[in-house]
Amino acid sequence: MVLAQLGGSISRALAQMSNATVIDDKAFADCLHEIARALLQSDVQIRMVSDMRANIRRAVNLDALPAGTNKRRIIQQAVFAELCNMLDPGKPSFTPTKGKPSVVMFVGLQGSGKTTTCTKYAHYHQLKGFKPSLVCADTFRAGAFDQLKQNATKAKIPYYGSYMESDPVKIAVEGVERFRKEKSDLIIVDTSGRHKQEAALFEEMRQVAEATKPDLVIFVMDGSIGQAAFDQAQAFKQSASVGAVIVTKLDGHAKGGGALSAVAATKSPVVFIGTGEHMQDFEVFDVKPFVSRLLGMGDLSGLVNKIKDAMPADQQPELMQRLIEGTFTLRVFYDLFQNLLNMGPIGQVLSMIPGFRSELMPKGHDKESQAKIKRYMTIMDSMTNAELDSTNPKLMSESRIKRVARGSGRTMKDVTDMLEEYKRIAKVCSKLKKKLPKNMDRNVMNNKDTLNTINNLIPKQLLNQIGGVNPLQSVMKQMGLKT
Ligand SMILES: Nc1nc2c(ncn2[C@@H]2O[C@H](COP(=O)(O)OP(=O)(O)OP(=O)(O)O)[C@@H](O)[C@H]2O)c(=O)[nH]1
Repeated sequence: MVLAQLGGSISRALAQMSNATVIDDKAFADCLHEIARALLQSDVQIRMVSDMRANIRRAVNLDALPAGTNKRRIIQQAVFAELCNMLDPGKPSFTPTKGKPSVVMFVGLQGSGKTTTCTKYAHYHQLKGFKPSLVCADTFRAGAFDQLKQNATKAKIPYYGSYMESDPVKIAVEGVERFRKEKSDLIIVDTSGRHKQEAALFEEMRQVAEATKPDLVIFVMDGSIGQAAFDQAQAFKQSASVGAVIVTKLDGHAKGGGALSAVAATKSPVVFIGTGEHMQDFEVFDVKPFVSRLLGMGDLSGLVNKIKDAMPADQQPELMQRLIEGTFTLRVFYDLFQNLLNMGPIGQVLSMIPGFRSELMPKGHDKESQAKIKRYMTIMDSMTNAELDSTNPKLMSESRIKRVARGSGRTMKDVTDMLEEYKRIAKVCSKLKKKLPKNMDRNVMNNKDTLNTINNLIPKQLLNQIGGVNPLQSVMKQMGLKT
């Protein structure tokens, strides 16, 4: 996935700077130059990139920093904050509430992925306990109803449409009425597209909206159009009172960064992104966790939710505790993989782990990612208990690596790669551990002040990196601790 490449390039620029003996103005400028290049390659607008560069320069005054300050951390934070700034339109959109009927209307150009996205959106909410339904008011494209019917049947979602009726307004009204009666709490109306923005399309959208009074109009946009996203999003926003945007096809082209930043520049909240043709290739778009994952900083809150959804409840507390407390041995690494294999799209889950570089497990390459995990696990199967439980990073000497490689039928490089990946994640987890109270156990944490204590102990930047105090709160709840 190209966005992962963007994240990888930015992370590499930051890492290269950290490797410099002294972080001086030159190292800082080189790093900014590399970051700007990566953003431009992802088709982010030149002006936005230069603004971002200037803002980071302003935020970081190397000369004014007291001796001993972690300059790398400060620079990384400024980059993080600016990327968030660039992608955050600053206002949330309407979100449907379970049990309360809402109508959500989808609009967009032909081929943008509107029909596919309607079903993904319905399916996503179905998993969250909603009773969604789909209405096909696209009478423009022959075959649109069949496509929706097929998708809806696959996802077991009730649908409404007609092969005979040519008036989209009539179908939309009938469908919405029917599903209101059936107590659907999320009625999704798919409308016609056109090849380009044209008056007839906007007029039809206006009429369907007037007749069905949607609580939210979602504009679906093909992410491969890069910077042109700005004009398109702006035009739809003005003509159809668009309340939210879903950017699709962010899985295989060069312009993902451009499309996302351009949409954000129209001050329209992006609510989800489409990352493939399948139902599960759909992600909530939340700026901070997204940027965290982009930069390989992880998304603990997302991970906690994934684990909650996928793992038997009695196993959650133990794994979460081991993760958050940072006793991150190779055995924990192994157990984590074993659990991850049960959790659906691997790349998506892995990118939520702090320290995991998303480019190692690119989106849309789940088979490869799975194979890689299995390879790592086979390698670890050839290790001794002492090696798996060791906390000594130097234990894996060349002769041990050679033995493990022979035992697992892999090359020494495969073993070293696995160990490198393990070390990177262990390092991030141990950073988290250092910031938590030493005597943090269930009893100590079992009081209301603990969250405040943690909040005060963890530096603001680090807290931002892990998505604020909420993920910690979730982790504590997962562990069965009151907060
Ligand atoms: N790779 C990729 N393909 C997608 C994504 N979303 C949709 N598609 C594909 O894009 C094509 C067009 O999607 P549709 O859902 O038919 O588009 P539409 O906007 O409803 O088209 P009209 O009904 O003609 O307006 C289909 O082949 C989808 O499988 C995505 O996130 N990634």
